[in-house]
Amino acid sequence: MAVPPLKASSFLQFHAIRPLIFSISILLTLITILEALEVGGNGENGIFKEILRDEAVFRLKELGKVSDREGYLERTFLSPASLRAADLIISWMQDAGLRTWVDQMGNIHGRTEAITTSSKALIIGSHMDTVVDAGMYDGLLGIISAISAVKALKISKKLEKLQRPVEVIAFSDEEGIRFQSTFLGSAAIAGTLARSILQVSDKSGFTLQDVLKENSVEATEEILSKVKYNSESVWGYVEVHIEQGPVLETLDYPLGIVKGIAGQTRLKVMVSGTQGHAGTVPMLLRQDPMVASAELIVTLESLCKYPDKFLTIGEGSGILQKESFSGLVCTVGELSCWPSASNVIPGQVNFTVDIRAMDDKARAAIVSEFSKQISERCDNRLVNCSIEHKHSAEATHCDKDLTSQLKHAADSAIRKLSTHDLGDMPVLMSGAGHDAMAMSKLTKIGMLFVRCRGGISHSPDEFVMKDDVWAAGLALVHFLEQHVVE
Ligand SMILES: NC(=O)NC(NC(N)=O)C(=O)[O-]
Ligand SMILES: [Mn+2]
Ligand SMILES: [Mn+2]
Repeated sequence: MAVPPLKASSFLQFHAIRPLIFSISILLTLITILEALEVGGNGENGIFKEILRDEAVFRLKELGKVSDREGYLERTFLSPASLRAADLIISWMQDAGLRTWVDQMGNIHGRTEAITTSSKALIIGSHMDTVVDAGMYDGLLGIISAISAVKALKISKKLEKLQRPVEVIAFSDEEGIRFQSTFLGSAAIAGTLARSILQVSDKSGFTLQDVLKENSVEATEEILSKVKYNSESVWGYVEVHIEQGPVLETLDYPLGIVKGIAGQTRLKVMVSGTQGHAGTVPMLLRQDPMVASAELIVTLESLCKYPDKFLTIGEGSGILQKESFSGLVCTVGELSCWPSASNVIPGQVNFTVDIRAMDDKARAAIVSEFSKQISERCDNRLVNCSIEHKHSAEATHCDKDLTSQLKHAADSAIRKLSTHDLGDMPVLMSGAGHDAMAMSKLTKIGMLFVRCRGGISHSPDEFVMKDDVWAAGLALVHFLEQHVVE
């Protein structure tokens, strides 16, 4: 449809108010320049409020709306929403002056080179996938803060003075929701993916190879090996992540240093019995997998609450000490049954098990004891039980030197933004897993935690105050500036 030409009257009106329009546009330009100066902050006000806080929060909210589901946030490995989110992340990486590409495992890379090409790269990243009914900060805060920090360096003309390449990576799958085999993206880069991973299938029966093929990646072991980075080309890995716990809020501190990450085991327990009529099979003749599963789940809870009731714990060589079980947590997050009808004794019940501990030997002892309990209790109930080991990651310790550099940067960021002395920065262990666990197989790692309200995570109630988003971004700016040659 042709656009009707301006009518004479409105054209004249336009001319009458033209001086006003001109002065408004001058004023707006001035404001933008002043904001850019404020944002650029080359002087003492190098705090980049508009970029590290306002724009970062805006982008987090934007990504928080990109979901595969109506009404709640879910964005799993290479799903349609993940592809839409990738477009946004790529555009923001390019806005920050980064060269971007997507690798064969769906990881998004944004890289800027150094003044000396031979240097080893500093990688900063986190994951772009989410759990089901997720919060908008888990994973994404680490990606957005990294991009914003690079943008701040670009504005302050320091990006071209880096002594080492800096690469931001948005990993495609950390939560492992789709294939129950977490760290798909970061493990591919670290080169630790199991060969069999391509044949793992999701709930719809699609294998990882099918899903990659659907995204025009002919995934073979040989092609996946191209995703792997050479450890000689990487200086270190840093990840900013929400704490997902209450410690920083309790201590009223915006940031915290991560000392290490708990090891984790994921199992799938399959219980099969005799399917039957709810009204006619006498209780004593039932081989009911639902009740067997209930008993196993309650047993798992007792084992993880009171391990000393099941295991020999205490003094003496070869005996696990009580403190080895610190941070021990066990969760059954998924349960499915067949045929799932109210008047049918199920024939099959499957449930997931997530076991974590700071000490790998303690975790192994719990896994072994639970396997024993499963075998005994299923025999007693005349049901068949089997266990599939889906995932295991060792407890991981952060590199001391990298961590102290990261702490120094975070301390200086907090001093810039806080009106009073907050005291020493808290040092925490992480019960949650992170891509840093996978990346620790490739290079040294450091992690920075950000306070989140109530310690809530894996929930739509997950929340980070915008000034804490700001502090996280500024900490990364100060950390990157440690790698700038003045
Ligand atoms: N930061 C996380 O939420 N990570 C989650 N994902 C893995 N892989 O651990 C988890 O369950 O802890
Ligand atoms: Mn998570
Ligand atoms: Mn996470």
